Amino acid sequence: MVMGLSTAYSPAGSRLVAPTPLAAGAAPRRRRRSSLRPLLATVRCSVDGAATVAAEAPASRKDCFGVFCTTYDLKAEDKTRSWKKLVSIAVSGAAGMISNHLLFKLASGEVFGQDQPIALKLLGSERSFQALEGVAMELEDSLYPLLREVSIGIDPYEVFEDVDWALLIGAKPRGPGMERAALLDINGQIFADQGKALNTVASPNVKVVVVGNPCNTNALICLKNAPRIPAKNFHALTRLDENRAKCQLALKAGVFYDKVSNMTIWGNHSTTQVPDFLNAKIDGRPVKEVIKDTKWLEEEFTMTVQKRGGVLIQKWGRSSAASTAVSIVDAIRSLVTPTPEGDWFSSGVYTTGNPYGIAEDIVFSMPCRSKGDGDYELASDVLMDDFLWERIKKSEAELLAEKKCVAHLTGEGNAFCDLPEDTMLPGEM
Ligand SMILES: NC(=O)C1=CN([C@@H]2O[C@H](COP(=O)(O)OP(=O)(O)OC[C@H]3O[C@@H](n4cnc5c(N)ncnc54)[C@H](OP(=O)(O)O)[C@@H]3O)[C@@H](O)[C@H]2O)C=CC1
Ligand SMILES: O=C([O-])CC(=O)C(=O)O
Repeated sequence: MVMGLSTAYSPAGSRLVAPTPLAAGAAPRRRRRSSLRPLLATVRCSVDGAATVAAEAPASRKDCFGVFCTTYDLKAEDKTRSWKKLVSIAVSGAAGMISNHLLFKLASGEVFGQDQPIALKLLGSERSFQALEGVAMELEDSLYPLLREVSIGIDPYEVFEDVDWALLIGAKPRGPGMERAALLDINGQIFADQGKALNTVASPNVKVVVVGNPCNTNALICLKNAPRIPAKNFHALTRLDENRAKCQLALKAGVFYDKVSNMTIWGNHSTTQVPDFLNAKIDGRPVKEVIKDTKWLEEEFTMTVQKRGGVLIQKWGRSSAASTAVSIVDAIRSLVTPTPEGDWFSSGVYTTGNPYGIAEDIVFSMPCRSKGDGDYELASDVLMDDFLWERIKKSEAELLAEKKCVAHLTGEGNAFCDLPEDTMLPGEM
């Protein structure tokens, strides 16, 4: 019997890898891509494993790339296996540097688990389309057993269809002499459009991680343009900042960094961000008990974390890509696995209803805990002192000013852009 399956195909030996079965006789998922790569061929394997290649009408299956267009029969033993439902992940800026690390981590199973098949839907632009094909070819050649579908496209309304996760990485980098207000406007437009597309075609409970800078305000724009999706589902990536802070504390205390817990980054992913050494712990003890040098904590530690991205750019000549990809993995894993007892993680999330007194209706990094179901709650057992609160207010003021700059993109009237000072992304100092 031949069943329609979406799967990876390895011609050598006709390896049949963990297919995602369609119910017998069921029609394949709706496919109506026009800007996606045309179908190359369909490969069908019979029960005894002999492959036959048959040309298939391109109109019927366009949203797949190369080998990911193959169709399989089940081997007898696979018929009795049950596989988790496919998780569909859209990645924008998929031909960029961060994605070049991230996509292979997603495909390897290290993010969603070794028993979780995934589909990758890569969003690029006309400018990056060829590079996107190159990325998809490398994914083909990697023979990842859990990677069942890969598609590429330039229209977010097509690429985001039915996705469970949207990792929004693509954004214009701030060029020399460009005002932050201009960057907010150009990138804000991208995230307004992508928010509308998610609102229209994504899974209603899609989780959205905004990485493209300025990520907090981009996330706010995105969620405002996607009223069908719970605002709680939108995250701005501040996990890289958390990881950087943990590394600095471990270094100073002379411990391995897995000993550092409860590390919060408060606020904006910018140089006003607040790495919180009041609540962080080393080996279960308050940081201030272990590192008694308060001046170092208030000055050097704080500044090192705030400006780490910029120092790295000076060394590398480009911004953090591998460590950002790692932090995206950490951020997703923190939502799909239960938070260790007593610990928490940082994410830039929607402030409305927050218990700390931070202004409502912005996206602000705060301490979160998850049961592993993709959702999170804000931690309530946090300490606050004047030093911490004063700095939180500064980052809050920056985000409120950024919000005014993008009012035309959030449906809140005319934009009025008067940033208190021309604050920097971590990579810009
Ligand atoms: N939150 C965080 O912790 C971090 C965030 N970042 C941010 O992540 C984003 C991506 O970084 P990275 O992958 O290194 O960057 P790259 O320059 O390698 O890739 C960025 C991608 O953005 C897309 N893009 C969208 N619009 C434009 C535009 N108008 N002009 C140029 N490119 C555009 C391009 O893809 P295409 O043509 O396909 O659209 C490009 O491939 C940046 O905004 C960066 O500042 C970086 C590090 C940490
Ligand atoms: O400014 C950038 O693109 C880099 C950045 O966000 C960081 O390193 O944290």
